[in-house]
Formats: sequence, C-alpha cells, structure tokens
Amino acid sequence: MSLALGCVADDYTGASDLANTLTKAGLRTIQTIGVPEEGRALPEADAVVVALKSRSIPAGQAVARSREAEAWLRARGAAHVMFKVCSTFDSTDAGNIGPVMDALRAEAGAAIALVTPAFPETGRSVYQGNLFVGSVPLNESPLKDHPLNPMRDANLVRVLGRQSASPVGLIDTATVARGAEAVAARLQALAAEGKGAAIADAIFDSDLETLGRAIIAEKFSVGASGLGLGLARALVADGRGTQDAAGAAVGEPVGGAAACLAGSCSQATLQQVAAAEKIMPVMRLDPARLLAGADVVAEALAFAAERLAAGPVLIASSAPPEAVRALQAEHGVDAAGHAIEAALAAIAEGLVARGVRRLVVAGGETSGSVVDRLGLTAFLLGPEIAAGVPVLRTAGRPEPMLLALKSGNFGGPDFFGRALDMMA
Ligand SMILES: Nc1ncnc2c1ncn2[C@@H]1O[C@H](COP(=O)(O)OP(=O)(O)OP(=O)(O)O)[C@@H](O)[C@H]1O
Ligand SMILES: O=C(O)[C@@H](O)C(=O)CO
Repeated sequence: MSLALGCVADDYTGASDLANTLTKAGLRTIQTIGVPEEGRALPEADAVVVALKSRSIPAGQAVARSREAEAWLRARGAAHVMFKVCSTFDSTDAGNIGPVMDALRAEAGAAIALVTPAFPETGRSVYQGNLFVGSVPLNESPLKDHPLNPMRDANLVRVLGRQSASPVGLIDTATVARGAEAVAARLQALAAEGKGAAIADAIFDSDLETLGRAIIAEKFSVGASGLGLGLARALVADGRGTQDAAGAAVGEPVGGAAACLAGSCSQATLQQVAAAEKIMPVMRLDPARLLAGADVVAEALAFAAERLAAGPVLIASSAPPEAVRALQAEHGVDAAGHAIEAALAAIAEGLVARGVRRLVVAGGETSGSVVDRLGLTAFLLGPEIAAGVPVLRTAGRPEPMLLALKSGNFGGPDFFGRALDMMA
C-alpha cells in the first residue's frame, strides 16, 4: 500500500471525523486505533488515519506516540502527513498541539507548518487568526467550560505561540483570497522570518481548497477536517484518489442489541441526551456516587440488561458545567474524568458481553476509553450520520460491530435516534 495521505489524529472521534471527510472527498480511508502491529493486514487505501488518545495526556507521551505514528505512515509512502487536532483547538498551555507539531515538523525536516482548525461545515472558521465557533469567538462559545481544556482565548497565534518552541505567524484572509501561490509565498516568507508555524485563516471550503493546493507538496501540516478536505481535494484533482469512495458501505447488517453511552458534557450532548429521553430508556450515572465507591457499573448493566431486549438504552454521565465544576473541585479534574471514563468503558464491555453489537458513544475521551477497553483495532467508514460523525464498522474482529463515535460538539438534538436508525 502506498498512501496518498497519512494522518495522525489526537483522539478517536476526531479521527473518525477526519476519515469521514476524506472518504466523502474521494479517498478510500481506513481508521486504525494506534499504530497497527507488525504484519497486520489492512485493506487497500488511499489514506490512513492513525487514531491516538493523545489530546489530554502528558506532552512527552503525546510526542512519542505521534512520532511513532508518523514514522509508520511515512514507511507506507505517505508524502504528506497531517496532524489532526480538534476544530475547537482543544489544548492547554502545556500542549499538546504545540509540542507534537514541533516534533513532527522537525521529523519532516520542514521549516514551518501551516495550521488551521477551520471546519466550515460545523461552523468553525478562522479570521485574522481568531477561531469562531458559529457566530461567536472560541472564548465566548461553550468551549470556555470544557471539563478538561477550557478554551479562554480565541487568538490562535497567541494560543499556539504559548505551546510551541518557535514563534507563530499568520496567513490572513486577504492572502488566502489571492490563491495557492500567494499562500505558499507567505508561508516561505514567514519561515524566512524564523516562524515555525503559521495559523491560516479560512472561512469557506473554497479557502481550504486553496490551502490544500498550497501545501500538498509540503510534507507536514496541522488542522481539523476542513484542512483534510482541502488536502483530499488537491490529491483527487491530481488523480491520486479514487473519487468513488464516497459511497462507502457498512456491509451486511450486524444485528445484535444497540446501546448508547455519553460521557461528553458539551452543550450539544446535553441537548441530545435530553432528546433521547423521549425515545429510549436513559440512565443518568451519578459521578459523585461512583467516586464515593458505589458500584454504578453493575447498576448500569442491570438497568440495561432488563431493557435491551425491548430496544436501545442510553447511559450518560453528562452534566451541566456547574455540576462538572463542583465534582472537579472535590476530586480534581483528572481523577474525576478518568474515573468516569473507566466506568463508561467497563459498562461498554459489559454491554458487549450482553449482546450489544451496535454502540453509539458521545465524547472524545470517552470514546477513546471505550474503544480501548473493547480492544478494537481498525474501522472501515460507513455513511455519515451528522457532519463529522460516520458509521464505523470494525475491521479485524471476528464478529463485526457498528459504532458511532461522536465528538462532543457535533450532531443535532436528534443525534442518538438518527445514529441508531442508520446502524442496522
Ligand atoms: N458529570 C461529570 N462531571 C465531571 N466530569 C465528567 C462528567 N461526565 C463526564 N465527565 C468527564 O468529562 C470529560 C468529557 O470529555 P470527552 O472528550 O469525553 O467529551 P467532549 O470533550 O465533549 O468531546 P470531544 O473531545 O469529542 O469534544 C471526560 O473526561 C469525562 O469522563
Ligand atoms: O475537529 C473536531 O471538532 C472533532 O473531530 C474533534 O476532534 C472533537 O473531539
């Protein structure tokens, strides 16, 4: 397999979002969980997205895992590697976007990396280096209350500048409007000034197409699904893609029971959980009891076992910002997050043991814990449920499963019902 594009994603939902975008744009794409072990056969593909769980781990570990993934992709012919980060630039001053970018850029022997989290399809745009979520700057969006990485500054030149060892420049919208050559020239000029990264403005998909054309001959970039779209379109225009990949199949129905798990506390997920209460039994986990030692995993599995034969259930720890802050104040951010992730992963394992073969998971960290606990290693891409959320079919598992891994902020209020309808 000689890859047209290699991608390293910092979480599993983000990886499936990117794999979905690449597939729709015409690249046959596979998502692997971590770097595939030596000798594992993978289906023929134009692009591979290696999904890591590296967004909220210590920066040194994120760098090491990302370098390993990049090396694996380069060894399979990927001339360009994109580091997929969140479209809301989820990170802290300690990283991990800056440290991973610095390491992968050095590995690629590049002087500068173009960086943009713009993803217009989901309302993420970048103007004068400021990230907007819909109509508001990042720091006024619900991301200001993210449980793990509250985003309090919309200016990405500043945000990335605090994380990277090199200074950061800007490729503004006026330059992007002048086309791919102007972007490439500005990138080189910023590199000559000693900048190690350039935040690129992008408001429309056409801007991302310009950026894709400008950097496809470079070895490395950093972005969200929008930049993936730009790169994929540049590759397909160059005859590298397959163009008919967009009709990706989920294959034969997998049957079995269906269930949903939510650990995301985003505003979108809170609305989706509320809407799901009208169509399926919902159990709300009490994280305070979990942290006090109660066996909420057994309680959730008992709840599910009584109901699964009649239809899907949803088990959610999702809570509004005040409740999240109160729990974190008492137990610490990491301890609270990890305990809840571990509980939801154990519930997922119990659900699969009880016959669940179709599973919808909301939240990036949550999905990471669930997928790891289930030991899943690779996914084929199925149809899109909502922007950025495809149906995934497991590859390499004797009895296939269908999953949907929903990024916290994605999907409309009816997401859970819609996902289950598409996962026969
Ligand atoms: N009730 C709660 N109180 C405190 N923390 C919670 C609660 N429920 C879940 N969490 C934790 O909040 C974090 C949510 O992160 P997760 O990545 O799963 O969702 P998200 O950030 O909305 O999704 P994404 O990363 O895709 O945007 C997890 O660590 C989870 O364990
Ligand atoms: O880019 C996004 O917003 C998503 O793919 C994601 O990474 C959220 O966790």
